[in-house]
Amino acid sequence: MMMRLLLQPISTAPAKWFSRFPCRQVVWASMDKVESAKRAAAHRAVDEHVKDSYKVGVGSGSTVVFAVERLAQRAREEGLKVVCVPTSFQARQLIVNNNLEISDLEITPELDVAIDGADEADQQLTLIKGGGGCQLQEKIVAAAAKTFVVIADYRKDSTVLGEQWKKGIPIEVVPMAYCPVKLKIENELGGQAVLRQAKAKAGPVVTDNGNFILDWVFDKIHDWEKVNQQIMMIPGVVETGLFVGMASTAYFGMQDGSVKERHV
Ligand SMILES: O=C[C@H](O)[C@H](O)[C@H](O)COP(=O)(O)O
Repeated sequence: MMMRLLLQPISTAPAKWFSRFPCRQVVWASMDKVESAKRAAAHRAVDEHVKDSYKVGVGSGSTVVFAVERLAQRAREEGLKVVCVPTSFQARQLIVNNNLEISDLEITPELDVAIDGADEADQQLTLIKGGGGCQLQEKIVAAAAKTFVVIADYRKDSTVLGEQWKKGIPIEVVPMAYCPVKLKIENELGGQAVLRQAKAKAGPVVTDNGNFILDWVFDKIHDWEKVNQQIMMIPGVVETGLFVGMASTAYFGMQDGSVKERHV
């Protein structure tokens, strides 16, 4: 009964039940706003950046779900034909389940556009990505695209990195190297690099590529391009979730239903 009530949209859930739990009502309404913001940003990005016959890199995460939804809608309604290259197992499933044409970088090494979410974006569109552990393939796919477009809700829009996103910068590492990499990062750059633990499995998160993730919680603002290069030089580091100078446009879905654009 409780589960059924939680799954009902606010408009159809019995008002009597919600009035007994007023804070639940507030949480529900703000979750609804976030989801609408994600959808608005994703739909706008697809409408403005995807044309017929385009080769599209499909990012990962919860916002990208709405981008694929819009691609599928346009395929049904206008006969839009696109070839999609996924950035994760999740993205692959989204593409397949929405009956879109799937490819990979061996067959389709050059993409017209890549559309992806972000955990945080600053004013220069330097990004933190990898909250869902997909940063490696996401960066490869974004680098193969002529244009890299970010879609996010208002919570991801920051002046400087770390303002909103407190979970640190994901760093994908070869499992046997995670201890020396952790020590090097903490000694050279400060902060704390924490091995990401799985939620429904004992032990660490294992990425789609069989690696571990260190979440580096930094303690000051850095020159991100320099820091990214420095971390990439540590043996055992496969990739970071710092995307510097890659995105040219971002769409942020706002609380009032509008979409804010940023171009660099
Ligand atoms: O690893 C995950 C990706 O980098 C996501 O694009 C990022 O975490 C944003 O995800 P979401 O759209 O769920 O906020």
